[in-house]
Amino acid sequence: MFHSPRRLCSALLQRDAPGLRRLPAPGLRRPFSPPASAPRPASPRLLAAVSAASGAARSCSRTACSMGTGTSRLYSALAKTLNSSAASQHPEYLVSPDPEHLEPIDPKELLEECRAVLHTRPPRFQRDFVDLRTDCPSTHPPIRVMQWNILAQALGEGKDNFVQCPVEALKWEERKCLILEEILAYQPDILCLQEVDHYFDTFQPLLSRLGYQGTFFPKPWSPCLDVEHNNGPDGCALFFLQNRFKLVNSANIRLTAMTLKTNQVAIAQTLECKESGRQFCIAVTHLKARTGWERFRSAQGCDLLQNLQNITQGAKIPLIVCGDFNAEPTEEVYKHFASSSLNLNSAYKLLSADGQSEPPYTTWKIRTSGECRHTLDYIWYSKHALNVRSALDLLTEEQIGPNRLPSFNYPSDHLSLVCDFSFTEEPDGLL
Ligand SMILES: NC(=O)C1=CN([C@@H]2O[C@H](COP(=O)(O)OP(=O)(O)OC[C@H]3O[C@@H](n4cnc5c(N)ncnc54)[C@H](OP(=O)(O)O)[C@@H]3O)[C@@H](O)[C@H]2O)C=CC1
Ligand SMILES: [Mg+2]
Repeated sequence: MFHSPRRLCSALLQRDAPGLRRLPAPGLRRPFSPPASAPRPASPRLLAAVSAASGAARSCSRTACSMGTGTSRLYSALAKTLNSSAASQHPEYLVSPDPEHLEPIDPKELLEECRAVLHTRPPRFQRDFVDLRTDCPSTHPPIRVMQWNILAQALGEGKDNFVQCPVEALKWEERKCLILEEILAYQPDILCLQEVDHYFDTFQPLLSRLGYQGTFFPKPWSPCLDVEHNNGPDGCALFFLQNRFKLVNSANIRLTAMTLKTNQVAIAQTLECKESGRQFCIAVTHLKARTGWERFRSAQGCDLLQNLQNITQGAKIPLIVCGDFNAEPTEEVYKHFASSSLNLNSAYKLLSADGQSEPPYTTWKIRTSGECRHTLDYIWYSKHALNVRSALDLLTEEQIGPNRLPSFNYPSDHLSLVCDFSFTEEPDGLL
């Protein structure tokens, strides 16, 4: 239901490296994208609904606000999430969504709604998919995976010290719509997120109505909890489209380092593709941040690899691991993943001319300590069992701008990474 339009992608622009082709961003995005220099379109009807919603939802009970049409139900859903930070007496991160949240939403309508909220913001950045494997025909649609550290709201406002980012750019009511817009633009089949501190009040209810099944594993001692008016702990979240995959098993993993339990977590799930019947494991993690913690990260990486060895039955099940590893490619933890007996490759290396270099950055921000430009985020995959058919190019330095990230245009200090995978033709080939 949610993945057909992008199949229309066709090669457009030649890329610098021979054999790589730049693809337009997928289906929904193009019709709704303004030209690069144009302001965001405003929709008076939707704008009126959303601005009314912010006030109305504060005084209405869920039942009293319930409305009949698809659009008004959608308005109602967004209004509830817009109001989430006002519900401080009721920590919504502990409350299960009510059944009303399970009514399907048309992704186009939600995208329009988000764009209406964002009408005063500058236009979205254009990013293109780069075609990597045109010589690999596949009978089944690819599996699109998004890796993204979305920036916890409490950390962005209370801890991160993004000195060049205006506080207005971090307003949750709008930043939330930028995050949703990014997800709706690329329509991933699987979403691997870090720094999620609005799971139960925002992402779980909305994404479940878009057809996703979600799992959240908070950090045991989330630094968000130190921030006044926080929305609960941050953690990793994993979502997959229920019409494409069946959940075979799921593990929430608290990572250890030198046998000690740590504050970092991972989620690993084995999924079965409904089209092909093939199984694979998808994992998401967020390793310990900061310099001085390299050995700690390395130990966490070893623990994760050991867990994944067990879950994939010694690499019999193909694997995709997404994460903010908080480690440059020069670090030990990166080397452990690159040389593991799980036979993993890092997908974004394929964007480089020689296929051997990671991108120059996946996060770029300015803190009090100065400019922080690093490659920390990765999508690892079983190189003998999976092909990367295309990958979403990163933002250019010019697009990111002199004040870096986050910004009025982009909601996180980390860029989203998006890849399309297909299985290699021989299911029993060497993993
Ligand atoms: N109450 C208690 O007993 C305990 C409390 N804590 C709390 O948790 C915190 C540490 O938790 P831990 O999980 O180890 O955190 P990390 O060191 O892994 O970092 C937490 C977050 O801070 C961000 N970050 C990275 N560098 C900086 C920076 N220079 N300035 C500001 N933020 C940065 C990271 O973002 P990114 O990944 O994007 O770089 C990350 O999301 C403590 O400071 C404390 O607040 C922890 C343990 C026990
Ligand atoms: Mg962060």
